[in-house]
Amino acid sequence: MAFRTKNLFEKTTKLVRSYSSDKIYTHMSLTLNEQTGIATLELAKPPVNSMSFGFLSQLAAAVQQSEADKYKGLIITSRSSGVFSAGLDLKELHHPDSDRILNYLRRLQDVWFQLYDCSTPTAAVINGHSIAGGCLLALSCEYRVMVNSFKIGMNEALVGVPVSPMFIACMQSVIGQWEAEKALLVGRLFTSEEALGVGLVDEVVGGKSEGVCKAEGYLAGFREVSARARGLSKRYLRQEVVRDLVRRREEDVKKLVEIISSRGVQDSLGEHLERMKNKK
Ligand SMILES: CCCCCCCC/C=C\CC(=O)SCCNC(=O)CCNC(=O)[C@H](O)C(C)(C)COP(=O)(O)OP(=O)(O)OC[C@H]1O[C@@H](n2cnc3c(N)ncnc32)[C@H](O)[C@@H]1OP(=O)(O)O
Repeated sequence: MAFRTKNLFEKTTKLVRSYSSDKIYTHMSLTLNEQTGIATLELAKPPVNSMSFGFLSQLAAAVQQSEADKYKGLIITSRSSGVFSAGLDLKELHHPDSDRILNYLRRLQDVWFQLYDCSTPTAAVINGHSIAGGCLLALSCEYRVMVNSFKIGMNEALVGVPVSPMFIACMQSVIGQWEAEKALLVGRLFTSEEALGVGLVDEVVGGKSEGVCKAEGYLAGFREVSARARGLSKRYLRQEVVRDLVRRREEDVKKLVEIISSRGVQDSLGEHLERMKNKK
């Protein structure tokens, strides 16, 4: 089989240019299988694929590339065997500079809109823990295959930060209002098997390669379908969620900056970081 690894920033697009101050394509790789037209985006920011400013920029570029180059599908997975993504980089949220946090959250919104609203068929192979922002990333894809014995969910309640509307909308759209409410209000992390039970993931498998095969199977299901019709249908299906969040995006960001910067949330974040340091 012919594989080609793409330099994510081979093609400098407007969006990439506007994000270009970061050293990009160091945190992930995008590999196109030229036979199938399906690309694999492998997250590779050790140790836990935390979503720093630079990480989000690269993610944006990769999604944009998959759209521009009309890939037949995009699989998102992790190079780490234990962590898909630990979510937002807690260091970006703790004692933030006011301009940086504003821009960081805007960038997160941009990436999410791009991925959630992209016409490219998407699937996540969750081959490790997938926490908060990591869960959002997986939920923004169309199909989720999870390797057994890991945890997935949004633990904001345990970290001491509110779950943002974008995260809520995504969780609700996949598992429904009641299951989302039960999970989000306590920051529940589901095992792979529990996640399958509530529909948070579509399949549970024994390992990454099996997961990739399942994801390819899902994406291959669109071979006979008009890409244009499929892309438009996806957009229509998702437009209500997108419209609402686009309408309120600036209001949400400003409110979240205010909340994140508050003394109480900063104290909770500090304690959470301390707990992680002390667990060793
Ligand atoms: C308007 C738009 C929306 C705005 C939303 C705003 C509000 C957002 C709020 C929340 C969203 C988030 O995503 S917050 C992040 C929540 N994530 C977590 O709490 C995960 C914490 N991490 C873990 O539970 C574990 O690390 C793990 C299960 C993912 C992996 O465990 P493992 O044992 O393999 O690894 P370690 O715990 O030893 O960690 C290794 C190393 O990584 C550091 N680390 C872990 N997670 C993060 C993180 N999210 N950000 C930064 N750094 C992280 C950890 O401290 C260790 O560092 P050291 O080796 O230096 O000790």
